[in-house]
Amino acid sequence: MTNAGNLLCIDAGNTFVKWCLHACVNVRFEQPSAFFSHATAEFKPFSGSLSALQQHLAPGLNSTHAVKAVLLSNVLGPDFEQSVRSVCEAAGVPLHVLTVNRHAEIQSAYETPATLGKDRWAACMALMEVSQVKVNLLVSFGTATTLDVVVKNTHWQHLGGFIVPGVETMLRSLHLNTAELPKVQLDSTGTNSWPVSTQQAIGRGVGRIQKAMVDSVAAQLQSEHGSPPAIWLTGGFAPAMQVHLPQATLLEYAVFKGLVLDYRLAQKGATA
Ligand SMILES: Nc1ncnc2c1ncn2[C@@H]1O[C@H](COP(=O)(O)OP(=O)(O)O)[C@@H](O)[C@H]1O
Ligand SMILES: CC(C)(COP(=O)(O)O)[C@@H](O)C(=O)NCCC(=O)O
Repeated sequence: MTNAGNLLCIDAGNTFVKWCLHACVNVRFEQPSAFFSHATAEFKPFSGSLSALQQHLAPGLNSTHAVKAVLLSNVLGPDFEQSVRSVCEAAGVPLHVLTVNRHAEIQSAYETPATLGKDRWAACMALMEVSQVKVNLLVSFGTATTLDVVVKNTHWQHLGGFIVPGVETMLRSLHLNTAELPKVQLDSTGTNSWPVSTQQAIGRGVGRIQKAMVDSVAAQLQSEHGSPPAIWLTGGFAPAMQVHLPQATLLEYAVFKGLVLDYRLAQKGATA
């Protein structure tokens, strides 16, 4: 089996479908060699997403990019996965779908592992590759904000995690469910002064509640383990939220990193 060729990695999230090329199959993912993003709304309804995928994705699968495999993290359901599969079949490129608990190196305690969000799992795998510490809190600021606890004992374990409304979801919900509240942007100034306008009240309030959730889980981990966890941030709002969480580290492209690691481990297992 040749190792030449690109991996086309897809992170299908609820607000954006992101994809990129990773040039070296046997090398860990650092930065994408090409990155694309389209609003998820463009692919709706997912049962009819084939033509949109053909339009946006199929050009990346043409022979000039020498794509060896397509790697998929999908939280948009089976119809979307089926459309991706059809595009791959038409291009003659194998599809590798992320599977939770595929590798002994990291296992999730989720009662039904298949129901854990694939993007959450991919990010946990990415964390396993970079973290040097035992207790980790991985926060993804996407459409939802997810907070996952990942610890290292004899092997890596995902102990579980929380799902709460994401930054934009909170901001939009306040606007849509009230008569007079405007649609506001997240306030990323990190100021401690009291909000004295509606814009400030919402923009700072949402940042503060998101930070409070992270602080609350981190405090529980500190009391259980005796030292603070390493906090890792990913997702579209991670750079903006880092202002509120200066002790945290950005884990960029976490889903892509996890996808490539999952694929590499699967290939290693297949050839062992
Ligand atoms: N550069 C950015 N700065 C601030 N917010 C961003 C940025 N990029 C994306 N976002 C916001 O992050 C959210 C999408 O993040 P993403 O992780 O792609 O979510 P999902 O995986 O749920 O589609 C959107 O609400 C978007 O407005
Ligand atoms: C929690 C999520 C909606 C987050 O998705 P995102 O905000 O990244 O689009 C997604 O990971 C998901 O659909 N999870 C399945 C349920 C679970 O993880 O338990």
